[in-house]
Amino acid sequence: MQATPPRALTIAGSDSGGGAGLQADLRTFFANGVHGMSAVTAVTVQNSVGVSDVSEIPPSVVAAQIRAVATDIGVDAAKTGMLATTEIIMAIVAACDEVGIGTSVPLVVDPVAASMHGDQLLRDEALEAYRTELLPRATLVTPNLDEVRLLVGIDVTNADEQRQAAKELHALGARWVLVKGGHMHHDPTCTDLLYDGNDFTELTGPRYDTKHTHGGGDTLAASITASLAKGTSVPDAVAHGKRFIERSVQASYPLGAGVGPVSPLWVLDD
Ligand SMILES: Nc1ncnc2c1ncn2[C@@H]1O[C@H](COP(=O)(O)OP(=O)(O)O)[C@@H](O)[C@H]1O
Ligand SMILES: Cc1ncc(COP(=O)(O)OP(=O)(O)O)c(N)n1
Repeated sequence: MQATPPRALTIAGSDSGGGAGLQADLRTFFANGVHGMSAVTAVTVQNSVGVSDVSEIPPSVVAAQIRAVATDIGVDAAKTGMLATTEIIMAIVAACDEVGIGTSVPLVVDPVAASMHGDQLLRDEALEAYRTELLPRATLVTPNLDEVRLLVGIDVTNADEQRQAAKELHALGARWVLVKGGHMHHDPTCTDLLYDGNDFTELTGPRYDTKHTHGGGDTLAASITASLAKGTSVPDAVAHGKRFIERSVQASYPLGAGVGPVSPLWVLDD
């Protein structure tokens, strides 16, 4: 019999195409040697060209999934992805408070607002619940530049604005902030900026020439969450996540008529 591996929970939506959402999170947990669990928030009808429908899960059922796994199996770290509505966010916050997620258990908040094709995955009014309820409970928040604009109203186009955005997100209560630079398309590098309220750390890597980056944000946040589940510090977990997503972008593949997913399958060759 094997020892029980570290346990990580994703609270996220389902992507029927398998590229992003909880499907990306669970395979990233597995690739990192962590037992993955899921609390499903919404089912998206999604493929490589976009999202054509969304069905939200009742908030009480989302909360019950969190309680069920936390009270029996246990959770060493958790992440959130697509949360869809204010009501679902409030139910998640209540359940997480009950079981210590966001206090004794690290919580990574990936504030998913839209798919890469522009399909809305979060109702507009739910942004306020992110600001007032989720960010104050976040060990780490990992917005892309569109999510930064929605949360703090800053249009990031350069490194100075990326720093200003990190400061404003930290002021909302997140203990650590990672402002991702993947959408700064004019930049030949991809630089993500980590901030803890005192120090900035730039995580810089090459920008690979591929359109197949579906699920990139999920894979980055899930690999960070997996490291936190193993007891790694936030800066080391983020450094691991950056290496992990770089390899996963390099290993991305075409799928369907549109945008293919990043892939953690490279771990099988290592
Ligand atoms: N073409 C690329 N080459 C290398 N890394 C990338 C590329 N595009 C995005 N990344 C990295 O993938 C992660 C997710 O980036 P980003 O695109 O900003 O967020 P999201 O997927 O949430 O929209 C970040 O670590 C970013 O630096
Ligand atoms: C169900 C679901 N959740 C999240 C996303 C967004 O995934 P992400 O990795 O943040 O970004 P893109 O791949 O859309 O750029 C999604 N599409 N579906």
